Amino acid sequence: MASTLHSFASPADLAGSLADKVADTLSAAISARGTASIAVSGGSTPKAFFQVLSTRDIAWDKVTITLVDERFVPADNARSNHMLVDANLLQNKAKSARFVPLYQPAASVEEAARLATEKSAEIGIPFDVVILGMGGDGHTASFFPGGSNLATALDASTPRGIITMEAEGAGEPRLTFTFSSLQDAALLVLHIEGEGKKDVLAKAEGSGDEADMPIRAILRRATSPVEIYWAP
Ligand SMILES: O=C1O[C@H](COP(=O)(O)O)[C@@H](O)[C@H](O)[C@H]1O
Repeated sequence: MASTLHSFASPADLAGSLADKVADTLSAAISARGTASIAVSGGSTPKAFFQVLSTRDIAWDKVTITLVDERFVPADNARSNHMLVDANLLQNKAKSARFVPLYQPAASVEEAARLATEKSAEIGIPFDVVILGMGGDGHTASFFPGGSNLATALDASTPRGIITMEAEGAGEPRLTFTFSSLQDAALLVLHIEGEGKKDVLAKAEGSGDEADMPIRAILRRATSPVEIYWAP
């Protein structure tokens, strides 16, 4: 499916425009079905966007927010994506949204993935909005190059849900939604910032194996168009 690049003069401009687009999409879903869903990424990039989105006028009590991926650490760990969302998105008007975490206090990451899959199955499918990020190594969600479950995660026939991922560049074991869960969102966004990430994107758009740069799976095989939001 095609992708479209939306370039902005600054991260602040990007945050405002992306927040408007997401707010419109969630509000349209609420008008049509009564509820809406959004899966967001962690990392350093989405903080400003989360802060702006949290101020938008949406019927937040009808919105379910979840994460595209998470570290196998509890919410009080500063490295958790949950903490980032708590501090920046589940604030202001968005305080009344429902949050479905991926981390579960289980004895193993595999058991946590099973429990998270069970809990996230209550969220309607497909997601109304998915916001992906991208690492300098071409990973997105927790689809890491060399990841222990990468082939399964990227296989379009792997059922929707959450699986585990371990990889050298990943730090803690990870929990991640599968490719099949993310690729058909009504609004599928890749949010990246900086010249370095633009270069990584250009490389990913070239030829080469998906396993080397897993973002390629999204760019090449997502059934929804990919809206790329970039600022320097
Ligand atoms: O590990 C992760 O990194 C990516 C990219 O993060 P960034 O700091 O380069 O913005 C992120 O999309 C993913 O959700 C996160 O778990």
